[in-house]
Parts: sequence; structure tokens; C-alpha cells
Amino acid sequence: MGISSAGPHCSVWRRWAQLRWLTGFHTRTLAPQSVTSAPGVLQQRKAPGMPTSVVSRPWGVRPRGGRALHAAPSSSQEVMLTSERYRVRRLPFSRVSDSDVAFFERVMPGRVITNPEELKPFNVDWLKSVRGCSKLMLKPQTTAEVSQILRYCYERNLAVNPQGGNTGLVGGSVPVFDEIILSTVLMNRIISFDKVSGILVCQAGCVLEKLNEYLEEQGFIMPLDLGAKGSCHIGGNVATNAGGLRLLRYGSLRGTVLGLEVVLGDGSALDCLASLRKDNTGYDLKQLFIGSEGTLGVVTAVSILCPQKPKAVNLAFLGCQSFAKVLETFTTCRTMLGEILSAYEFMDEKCMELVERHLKLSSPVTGSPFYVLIETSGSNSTHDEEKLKNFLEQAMTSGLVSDGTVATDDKKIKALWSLRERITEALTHDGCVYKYDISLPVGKLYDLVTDTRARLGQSAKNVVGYGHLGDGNLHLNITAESYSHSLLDAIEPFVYEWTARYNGSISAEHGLGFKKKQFIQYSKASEAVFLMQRFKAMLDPKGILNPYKTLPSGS
Ligand SMILES: O=C(O)CC[C@@H](O)C(=O)O
Ligand SMILES: [Zn+2]
Repeated sequence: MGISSAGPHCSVWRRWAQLRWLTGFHTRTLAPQSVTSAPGVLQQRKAPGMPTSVVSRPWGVRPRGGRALHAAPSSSQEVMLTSERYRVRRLPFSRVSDSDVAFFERVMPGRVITNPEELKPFNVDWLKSVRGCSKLMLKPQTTAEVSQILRYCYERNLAVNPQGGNTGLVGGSVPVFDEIILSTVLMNRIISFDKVSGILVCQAGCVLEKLNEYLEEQGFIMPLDLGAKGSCHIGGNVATNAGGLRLLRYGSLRGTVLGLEVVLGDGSALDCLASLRKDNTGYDLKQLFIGSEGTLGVVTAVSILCPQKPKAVNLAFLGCQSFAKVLETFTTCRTMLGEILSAYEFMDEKCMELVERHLKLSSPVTGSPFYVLIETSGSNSTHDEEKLKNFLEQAMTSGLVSDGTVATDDKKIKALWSLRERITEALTHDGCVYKYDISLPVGKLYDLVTDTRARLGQSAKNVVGYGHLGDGNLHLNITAESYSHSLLDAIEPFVYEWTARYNGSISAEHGLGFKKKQFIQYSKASEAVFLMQRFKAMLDPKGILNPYKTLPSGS
């Protein structure tokens, strides 16, 4: 449908959207996977058909009021061991002995996993791209237990891999060799919530979506939302400084996290669990742990500032004929929507093709090379709709947008969001995925996709670009039939050099983990990396915490 026939009036849009909904757009409702059992304890329930050992499946297995859906890709093929695929040498840590296992059994009886079958899913990342061979997983319930574990590991020189929901995309959440997996899965207690200040204090293993559900009941939401919400743990979110879909509105975790409790490499617990908006007493130590990917300490509890739940939410899903129009639409909507703009996401037509082909989702808006998803969240639906209507009128009459649909009801909003949120999942069905999570000046964002596509030609199956345009964050993804060193060599360091040329970041929100750590110098000066290494040596002198991650090896 062209701009002229749609007409610039909002009600026309909505009627037209409803028609589209009836004709082509499907939503699915899945059974809930998680339940709240005792007050304050958020538990996960095994979904039907799921192996007992897998209580969580990342990247949004399940929808709630949220818009996440569906399971991770399954592959019958064994994932290659990280140590075989990449040239990496095991550091001289001790190996877990029977007496170590006996010690842990005494500390946390019944919460010590040594069964190789049970350990399997926790040794492999969600993308099925890296695999460790840990022989031991521990499931502490309290900070005191985490302290006991780390004190012992420190004495014994045993390496530890802290693990939340295992939803990471850079190989940071699984062991590289035989590190002990320290899972936060049973640390899922809400400690307090203050309705006046909106400050939530909870243990690190609370699932993001469960926290959001808990808050919604009280008229609040989490300041963070991402596709993996159904499985990811808040401690893991903090450890990676996850960005997600609400960052444009509520800012990064560096602003919303007010306090942390962390256990250091020698087992000492650091209580910085403040619940204050303002606190200028000395250095802000919690910032060191936000985004440190479990290499400086294990986050055991989080204090976080939560916004009010918006009363009115609207979504517009629009087609644009060029990336220049995507940018101009952003400028226009920022000006015209102002304080109610809560998300501005973009995706190219390849993304939509893959979502349709692999997940059988059909978009109500087709025929454009680019799509944008604009969300407004406010407190007055009449006011918000009026603003959105004016913006849409402007965008359409000026030719910025060539097609589109709007949704105000919850079900349609979720279904539209899933077109964006499920791109990651669709990509995994397309073959082997090479992921790049890049920050760039917004005007350059799509040039990287175009240049990469031209460079790789037929050697890649698909090269797609999407992401959080409002945050200057591109998700460049390349798929191929199978993993190949030569394709990787064609992509890297090309993508990193390109990014550095424009002073971008080679990891906007996913962290460096195992896969990107060797490339840190493209985004950080050597003096900065050196200082990071000194922090690491000070806080984790034996280097037992998440070794082989974040900081470059061999330096
Ligand atoms: O899979 C990716 O590249 C991005 C995942 C996530 O950060 C998203 O924004 O959907
Ligand atoms: Zn993202």
C-alpha cells in the first residue's frame, strides 16, 4: 500500500491495520514456563517436553505479558569444543578432585551436579558455537555459600565460570575448559521492593521477565527489556551491562543499578547494595562490576531503580524506502514524540525475509527495504495517540514512510514486537551465524552492512543489519551454511577496522566474552586495557574468575 492511499489520519491507519491483522498476522500463546511459588521466590518450571536438566532456554522461550517467544535452535550435532576450534591453552589451574566434590556436597548437599548428561546444556552457549567440558556445577542459594565456594576455589586454585541464564552471545557464559560452573539459578529471591521510590532489591538469579511480572502487579516495570527476558538472570544482565529495547527511554544499567553485592575471587563479599539515588561517598565501585562479565567478582544481589508502568503504549511499524529515510524518520519522531518515545528499532528487508521463512511470521507491512518499529509509552492515551497521529501524518505526507501499521492493543503490540525480537532466533535457523554488535555514529550505521555485503559476496549466505537505531547500535549478522575459518578471516578484522575508523565500539551491549576479547584494542587504548588488567590482578589475584574472557590473553 502506498502512502497516498493509506491517508494520513490515524483512525484510517488503525482500521487498515486491523484489516491487515485479520488477513495475515498470527500470534501464538505458549504455556507459561515459570511460576511464583513461595512469596518472594521466583521459580522456573520445566516446560512440557523439555529435558529435566534444561530449566531455561534463552532468547525468550516463553511469552508472558511480554513479547518474547520460542525456543533456541536445536542441533543434533555435537558442538565442537572451544579448545579445539580456537587456539587456546589451558591455564595451570587445579583439576577438580573427588575430595573437592565431597567438600561442596557438605556445603550444599544435593546442589552439586557431576552427572555429564545433566551438565551438557550448561557447557554449551545458546548459539551452539562454543563448548567447554566442565565436570562440576554448583547451585548456591545464598551469598554466604558463594563466598564459601570462592574461598575454597581460591585456596585450591580452581577456576570458576559464573553462569546466569546462559543467554550470552559472545561465549562469556560457558566454560572454555573445565572451569567449575557456578550457577545463580537458585538465587532467585526478591529481597525488597519500595513502592514509593521504585527501588527493587533482589538476588542475582531472578529471571528478568519474572521480575517484570512481579513489578507490573505493583504498577512498575524493569528499566530493561530484551529478547532473552524469559531466561536471562538479572545478575547476568548486570555482569554484561545488557542494553536491550528500553535503553533509549530508561538509560543503561550504569544509571539504573543503584547498588550491588559482589563476591570477589578470594571469597570476600563486598556489600555495595545501596538503595540511594544519590551517593557521592568515594569511588563508585559498583561500576567496576557492571559489564565486567564475571571476571572481577560474582554479582550476588542487585538494587535497581524501576520506572512506573506506562498507562498507554502504542506501536507503529513502518516501511521506509531508504536508510536515509530511516534516519530522518528518527529525527522527526524524536522531535514530535518527545518524552513519550520509548523505542526506535530498525531492521532491513533481509531480516524480515528470514523471520518469515524460518519462523513463519508474516509482517503486515511489506515491500520496503527497511522497517522501523516505534514505540510510545506514556500516561495519557489521548495525548499520546494525538502525538503519534501528528507524527504519522507528517512522516507520510513528507514521504519519509511509505507503508505502515499501528497497534494500541496488547496482543497486536506483542506480535509486532516479535517481528523484531525474534530476528536473532530466525538467524540461527539460517545456518552458522557470525555476530557483530557495533556502536557507530548513527549516520554510518548501515554503511557497514553494505560494505560487508559487498566484501563477502557469495561466500556468505545472508548479511543482515538491524538494531537499536535510537542508541546508535547495529546488529550486523552474517550467516553461512557452516563454520569456516576463511569466512571468519574475511570478516575479521575487517569489521573491527571499519568500526575503529569511525570511532565506534566493537561491542555495544553484548560484551567481549570469549569471542571478542582479542579485539578490545579496536575500541580501547592500550593504557586503558593495561589499567583493566591491573584491576583484574587486584580483585582476582589468581585469575580464577571467568578466565579466558573479556581481557586479551598473552599480554
Ligand atoms: O542477535 C543479535 O545480533 C542481537 C541480539 C539482541 O541484542 C537484539 O537486540 O535482538
Ligand atoms: Zn540488541
